[in-house]
Amino acid sequence: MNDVPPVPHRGVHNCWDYFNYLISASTLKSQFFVCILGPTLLFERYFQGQKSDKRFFACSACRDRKDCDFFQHEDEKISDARKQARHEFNRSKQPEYTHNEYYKRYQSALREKPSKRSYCHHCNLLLSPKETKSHGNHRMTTNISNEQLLKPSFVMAPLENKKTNAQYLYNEKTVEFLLKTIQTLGFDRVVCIGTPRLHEVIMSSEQKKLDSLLLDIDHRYYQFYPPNNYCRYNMFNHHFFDGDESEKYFQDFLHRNGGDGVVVVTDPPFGGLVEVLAFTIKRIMMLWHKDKTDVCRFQDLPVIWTFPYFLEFRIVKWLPSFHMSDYKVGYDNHALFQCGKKNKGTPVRLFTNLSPKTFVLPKEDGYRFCDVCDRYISSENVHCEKCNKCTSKDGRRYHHCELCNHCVKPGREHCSTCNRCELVKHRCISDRSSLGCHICGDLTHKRRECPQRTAAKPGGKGNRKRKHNSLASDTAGSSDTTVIDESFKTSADNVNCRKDSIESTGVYTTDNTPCKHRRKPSKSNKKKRKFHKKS
Ligand SMILES: C[S@@+](CC[C@H](N)C(=O)[O-])C[C@H]1O[C@@H](n2cnc3c(N)ncnc32)[C@H](O)[C@@H]1O
Ligand SMILES: [Zn+2]
Ligand SMILES: [Zn+2]
Ligand SMILES: [Zn+2]
Ligand SMILES: [Zn+2]
Ligand SMILES: [Zn+2]
Repeated sequence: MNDVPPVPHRGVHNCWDYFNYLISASTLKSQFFVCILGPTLLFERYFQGQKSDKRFFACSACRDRKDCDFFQHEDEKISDARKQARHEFNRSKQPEYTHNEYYKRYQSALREKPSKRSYCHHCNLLLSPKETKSHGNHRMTTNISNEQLLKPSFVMAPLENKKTNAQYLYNEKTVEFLLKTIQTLGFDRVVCIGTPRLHEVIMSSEQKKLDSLLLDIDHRYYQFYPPNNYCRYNMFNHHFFDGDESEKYFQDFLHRNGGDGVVVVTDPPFGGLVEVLAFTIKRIMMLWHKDKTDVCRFQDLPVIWTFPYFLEFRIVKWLPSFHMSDYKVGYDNHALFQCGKKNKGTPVRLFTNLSPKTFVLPKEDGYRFCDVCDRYISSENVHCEKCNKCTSKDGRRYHHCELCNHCVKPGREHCSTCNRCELVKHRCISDRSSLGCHICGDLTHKRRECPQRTAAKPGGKGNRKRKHNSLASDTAGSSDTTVIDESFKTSADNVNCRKDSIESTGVYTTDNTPCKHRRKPSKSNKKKRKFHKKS
């Protein structure tokens, strides 16, 4: 890990619009900033576009303080006793057994008849016949077939904690599509980051055409795969829970055959910060580039990243060699992420640096090739002569508006008051005074960003008053702008991303695509807003 450039200092805008982050190299260096999920990240709150005075460390992966409540101001002095207590606490929260001990359970289960095999959902354990009795009241799956043992995602209940772990599993069609693409493009192995279902299909295939290494935070997989096929891993901080030994399996896998033939397929939780995930992907790309073979020198590590279409702007901003494919990713256990329903269908797409021309989408599902765009597109997508591209993003047919001079979503019509296309039933800008600032009436900002508001300045009384648990509950001080540190761009250059496409801006405003991750206001915030309305 030493030769990987440190995580740069950078502020990133977060899509929940309530706080901003800054990631620090020091987080990876000091064991005292480690929580149960590895090194923490250094966060920074922004207020009216300016940094506030206090930066703090918090968990890289948990967005709910119930799951991990690590909190420490950057400059806080920690006593030795507290450091020790924290260390012990972190240890106590790790899985009960070692990877080898867990994996022995699988080997024993294989030797038993299916009728003697069971899995306890309460303890998350494969059980031997002797152990079963002591789990009497626990929810169990019994009579586990060989096929189920090979496909653990059909035995274990998916983790559905939306804030931390949301385990949405690809449906069969999507897995088949990914496999076909991987094989057609001639890859011989896959690094599956957070894609256990793809991994299990590869691992259980009789033809053994592909090899796979799963990197996932869910420790339950210890039982089903040996250390050379599964590493417990946190992709928000590139942390291998089982240290160097485990990381070596990953490195060997990545560099096998001089780096030739490997592809990364990832499907991180959608609540994850794009910037942090993009940084991890760049990091892995850089590791791969260290192989000085021709394969690694003249191209990038191929990656397929599953994420919602409305985050395209931010993904492509950080990974400019990536494009969004029209392929609609389907899931088994998410009602909204199904294809072909009456609603808009799944919003989840694949982002990849594989050439759009070679990323062939299945004809039988209506996808076709657009000669002008030089890529495969969905059946609803039509080429707009005026925009000179296939413009649909959300899987519906867009239409061109002459006045806006670009294509717009269906159901929108041009409104001369708003001077842009809007839903037919919308509130025109002139009726929207309540949407602007309650203090000065300006529509371009909210009360909290009003220059005339003096009560809470960065580092001022209003800010200091906030308790530290405001990490997850305070929207009042956040702004929409973010400073991107130069060092991130430097690391981007290192991974061979085209220099011309790397953003030169130091400050950016977020995309205006609707954010699906906005939190419900907490009770205290609701109260605050009521109070503001009255005043
Ligand atoms: C949205 S699911 C994707 C599952 C995938 N569609 C499949 O069917 O194989 C997210 C996956 O990432 C894993 N995960 C969640 N947080 C993670 C983290 N911080 N680092 C690595 N993996 C994580 C979850 O355990 C889960 O397997
Ligand atoms: Zn049990
Ligand atoms: Zn086109
Ligand atoms: Zn158009
Ligand atoms: Zn218009
Ligand atoms: Zn209007």
